[in-house]
Amino acid sequence: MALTTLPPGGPSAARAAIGAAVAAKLDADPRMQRLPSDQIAAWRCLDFLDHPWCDWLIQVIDSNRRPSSLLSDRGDPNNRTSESCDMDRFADGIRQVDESIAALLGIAPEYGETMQGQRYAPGQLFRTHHDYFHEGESYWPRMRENGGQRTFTAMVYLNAVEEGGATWFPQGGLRVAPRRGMLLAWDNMNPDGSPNTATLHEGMAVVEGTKYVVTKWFREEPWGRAARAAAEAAAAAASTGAPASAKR
Ligand SMILES: O=C(O)CCC(=O)C(=O)O
Ligand SMILES: [Fe+2]
Repeated sequence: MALTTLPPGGPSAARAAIGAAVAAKLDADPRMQRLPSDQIAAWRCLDFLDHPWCDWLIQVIDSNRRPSSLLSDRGDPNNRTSESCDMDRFADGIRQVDESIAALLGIAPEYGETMQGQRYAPGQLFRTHHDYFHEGESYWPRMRENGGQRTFTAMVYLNAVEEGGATWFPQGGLRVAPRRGMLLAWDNMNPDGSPNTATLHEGMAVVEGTKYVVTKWFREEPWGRAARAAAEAAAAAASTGAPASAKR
């Protein structure tokens, strides 16, 4: 059977519970607006990040950018022509933004991957893809061991783009144009916790201007160095009786 015909993954009670909890939190938050789609649970927050923070993050991206990468076994480098910047979540400034996104969604920060900055010059794009992991691909065992499946995606647009650069969900019927400081979040899973194929999306080509965004992907379990640090702090606190937060 061809790889493309395999389902991307099955249902999961844990992912379903995350989806329901985050949806309830975002629906109750007056800063959030749910976007009109029958296929995708997606929200926006028009003024999430103040403009000085946007400018500062643009500078961070500009001084640390490298060509963007793809995970897929079938990846074509032309599918993602932007540049990316991994952000150190423990660095001053980055940590505040990172944690404020996690707090908005109500997900513990250690479930989030390192925030990534993206820069698109004219002509650059990120062709249609899913943010969730296809559980039939060779990278999946590595991902499953470290945080598991991606649940929510949150993006913040750091500037307005003269022309182009929208985030487009062809099956979800959504097209979101960049707007400075706006956050977009969506659940990559269905209500039963299986990957939602209708979350297929594209970072459309920039026509004029330069597009800057930060993206944060949340996992179904704690991820990476943050997860290890939290586990070590908890273990150390348990051995001394001190509160975990005082150990760092
Ligand atoms: O830049 C965009 O509009 C989309 C980015 C995206 O899909 C991603 O980084 O996963
Ligand atoms: Fe994406």
